[in-house]
Amino acid sequence: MAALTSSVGRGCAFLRSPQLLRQRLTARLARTQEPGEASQHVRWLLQDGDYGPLDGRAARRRLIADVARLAQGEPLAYVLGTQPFAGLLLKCRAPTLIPRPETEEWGLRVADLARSWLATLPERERGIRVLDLCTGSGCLAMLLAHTLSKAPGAAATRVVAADVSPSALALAAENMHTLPSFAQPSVVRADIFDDGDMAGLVRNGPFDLLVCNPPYIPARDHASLDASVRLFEDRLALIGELPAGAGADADAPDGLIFYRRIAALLAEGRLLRRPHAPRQCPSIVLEVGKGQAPAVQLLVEPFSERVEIWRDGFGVDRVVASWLRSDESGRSTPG
Ligand SMILES: C[S@@+](CC[C@H](N)C(=O)[O-])C[C@H]1O[C@@H](n2cnc3c(N)ncnc32)[C@H](O)[C@@H]1O
Repeated sequence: MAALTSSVGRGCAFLRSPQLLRQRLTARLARTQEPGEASQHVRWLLQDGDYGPLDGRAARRRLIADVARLAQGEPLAYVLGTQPFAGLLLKCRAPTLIPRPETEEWGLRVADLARSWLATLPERERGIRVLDLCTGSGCLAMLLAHTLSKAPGAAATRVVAADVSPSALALAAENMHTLPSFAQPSVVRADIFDDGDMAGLVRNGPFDLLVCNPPYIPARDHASLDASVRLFEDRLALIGELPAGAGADADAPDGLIFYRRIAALLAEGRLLRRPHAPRQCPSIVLEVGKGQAPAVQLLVEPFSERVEIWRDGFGVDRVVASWLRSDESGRSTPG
């Protein structure tokens, strides 16, 4: 960093030549990144970074400091403070999880299915209740709220975004404010493992659609994650096991504890409204880690009319989608 500051700061040549500045920054970054990645990162910084004209010392200093952060492995989204997601520009801040393209892919699919489903409902049933559990930045809740705000029944549709992490909740609330007020999801603190919190979520009635991208990485795999993930993103957002000493998971360190909890909540039957007619949109959409889909499918199957596994763009089984069993009693008892 010191060498870069002095060489970039030194010369008026850099002020006169953005091309030279770009070359020097790219060369600096290429000491820790592949050359192609370094040049792409510098291009994105210059394109999306909020530096203003680079002929001022302050702007250059900030740009150089940002390149140094990237050189230390910090993800671009944290350095820029934003991440595009399904046409929205989300604020991003460490340690809240950066929304991933895989999540964006299935989020768009669900939003589309939900919108088409709403259009088929009789007018009086069009408002639906959507829950995004483990919302993080609020990306999925925002995508659904934004899409459904243009669908039939928008005025009566409610989206709730829940998380336990104070930093995630603060970021999600900031993100929600970028939507028009009528489309803003409510952001609620809820620990999925706390019965009282979960009862609070359904105080206004059960939900019609649950989306959830829970932490699902087994604790033993944390050490082998990419450094940019391991060092900057919240462990609480990644590891699908309770902390050591919290008991429960010692004999099943497979990263599936959130799915087991969701299955237990389904068994209680208060979280989701059972459909009384076939619908195109699933009731439950869960992102899963590599190799976890069959186990998660088994967990939701007892409550489901139908379960589908969706692949992501890399060909990995990424989502378990369940169409809840309809039930005259309205409770989600296993079939
Ligand atoms: C994998 S991140 C998903 C974030 C976001 N939905 C996304 O797709 O980018 C998981 C989220 O679960 C939250 N979380 C962890 N433990 C939780 C708990 N016990 N109850 C509720 N949320 C929890 C974390 O704070 C984190 O924001």
